[in-house]
Amino acid sequence: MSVKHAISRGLELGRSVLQLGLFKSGGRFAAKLRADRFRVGPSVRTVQPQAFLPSRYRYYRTSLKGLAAQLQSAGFRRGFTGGSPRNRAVFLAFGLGVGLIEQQLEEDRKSAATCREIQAVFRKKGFQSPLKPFTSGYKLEDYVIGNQIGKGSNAAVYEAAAPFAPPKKKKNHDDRTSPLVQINEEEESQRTQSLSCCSLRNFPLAIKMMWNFGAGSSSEAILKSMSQELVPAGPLAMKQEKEQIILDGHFGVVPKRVSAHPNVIRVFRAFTADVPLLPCALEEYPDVLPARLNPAGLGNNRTLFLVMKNYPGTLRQYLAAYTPERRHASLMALQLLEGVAHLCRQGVAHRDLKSDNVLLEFDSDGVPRLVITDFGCCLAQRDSSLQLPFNSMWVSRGGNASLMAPEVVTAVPGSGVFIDYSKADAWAAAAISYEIFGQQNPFYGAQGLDSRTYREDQLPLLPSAVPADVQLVIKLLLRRNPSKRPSACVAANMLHLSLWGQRALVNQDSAGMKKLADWLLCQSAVVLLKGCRGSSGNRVEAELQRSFLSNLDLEDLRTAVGFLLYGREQHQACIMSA
Ligand SMILES: Nc1ncnc2c1ncn2[C@@H]1O[C@H](COP(=O)(O)OP(=O)(O)OP(=O)(O)O)[C@@H](O)[C@H]1O
Repeated sequence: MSVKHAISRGLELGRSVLQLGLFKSGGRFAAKLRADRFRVGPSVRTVQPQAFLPSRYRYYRTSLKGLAAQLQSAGFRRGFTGGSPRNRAVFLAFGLGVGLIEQQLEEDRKSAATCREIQAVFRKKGFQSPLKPFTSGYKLEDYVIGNQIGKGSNAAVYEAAAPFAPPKKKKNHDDRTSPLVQINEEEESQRTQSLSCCSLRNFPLAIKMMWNFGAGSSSEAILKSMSQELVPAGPLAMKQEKEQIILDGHFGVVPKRVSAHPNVIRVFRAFTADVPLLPCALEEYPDVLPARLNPAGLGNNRTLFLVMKNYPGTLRQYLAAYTPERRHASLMALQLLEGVAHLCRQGVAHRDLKSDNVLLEFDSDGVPRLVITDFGCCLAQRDSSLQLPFNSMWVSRGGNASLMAPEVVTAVPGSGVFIDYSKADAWAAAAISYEIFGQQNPFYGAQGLDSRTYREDQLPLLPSAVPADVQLVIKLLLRRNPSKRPSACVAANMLHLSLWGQRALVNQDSAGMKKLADWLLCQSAVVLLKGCRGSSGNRVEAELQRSFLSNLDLEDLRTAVGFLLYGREQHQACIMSA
């Protein structure tokens, strides 16, 4: 063996210490990592395996360092006490290999620090409410209520206005340019057109009036039985006294609240009041009215009202009339995932995602902004756990059965059984993404797949015009086994990288982490600069980028890179073999 060869073998040996730690010393983890996360053997090598080491397995890396040090000193002792020149070269190179590990660890530390700094900058900026902050509005009489704008199985929603809550000027000119409004306008007369535009301008708020059958008429009982609706409520949504009752724990189960996010509805006010006779009530929902308003009605006298921003329509209504262009569709799928990831981070599972429960408006560039709404079926446990004890068939699994992830719909109640919701909403978001890309939802209709029994190879192919990375994300999210499915956060990171970070993905080699960190810094600078110019603050793309940067997680990002590179390798392999 030549000295040159010996050196390269030594370096190889050094690197394998790292791999040894990952795939051998890591034991169960190594197998799990390969089987669960990537289900790849050889390709892991080419996509920098150390890049996917989750923090809880840092232990292995630490012990690996110790192991490397021991080997190194033993090697050098032997190497310098009488070994042949060839052996000395091997050990010298081995030392260099171990040096590489050190270097990589150092790079990791630097990248993690970069992520933390970026996160801190963007977290400070926070998310701005679309309306001017207002201080009143805790009574129904504070609002002027207009026409009904929607109805579900639990509530009716009305447009509303309040003198104290005008929409923010300038920034909120989205409604004027709304294609959705334009669609309606085409169908209606010129007169209705202007009314439709005026409606959103004159009624910037929406009031959801819950239907109250069994909750009784005391405020406490109502708030208790409808507590999930309060999960997206802001900190000032309820009067201080009511808030206090909730905090004091009089309710038994206190719902948690999610912080504001551009892709999650914000409830500005929540209060109880006597049920009024609103437009269309007697025609549309006579049975749920109290006897005071309809002698045959079965509803209670009082109920819960939720005040939100009035959106021009739902995702379902929009998709019924439009097929969004490719980039917009990718941005829409990403927003759904961002919203779901935000909920997961806060320990909330929506459990009723469907296109009717996603509201839609447009930014000043005409890009659809999606907002997840209707938290009536959500899981929001006080300890933020997404594991629900499933000890009886009376425990609710959630809403819409067609879009229940396999692990939820197939769960069998029993003692010690838990349903894990941590990836269930991401699964539903992937199914809805088919609709966003102009396809039939594969789990709807008489011919549709059943989430209890489908096989992954039965999932319909998306049109070839859909970007390959997006197809990959949807395919991975619809894996039956949740441990083989990326989280919403990882999936969102994949789309972020695909949309804005191609540069960081090219030639991922030993400098991959540095490349990623450099890209993050550039991206932060661009977003900050755009923000300074003031024009892009309320644009969907800017919101998405800020959201990504303010929630940076190195491990999630690395996993996202791994999935993308793996997907590309597979794609390449398919093309070659075809
Ligand atoms: N903030 C809003 N702005 C505009 N329209 C809204 C808003 N909130 C709800 N809507 C409309 O009202 C409909 C019913 O609202 P929502 O889904 O919250 O009611 P629900 O009775 O809880 O529904 P479900 O039957 O899914 O339980 C929505 O599908 C939508 O059309």
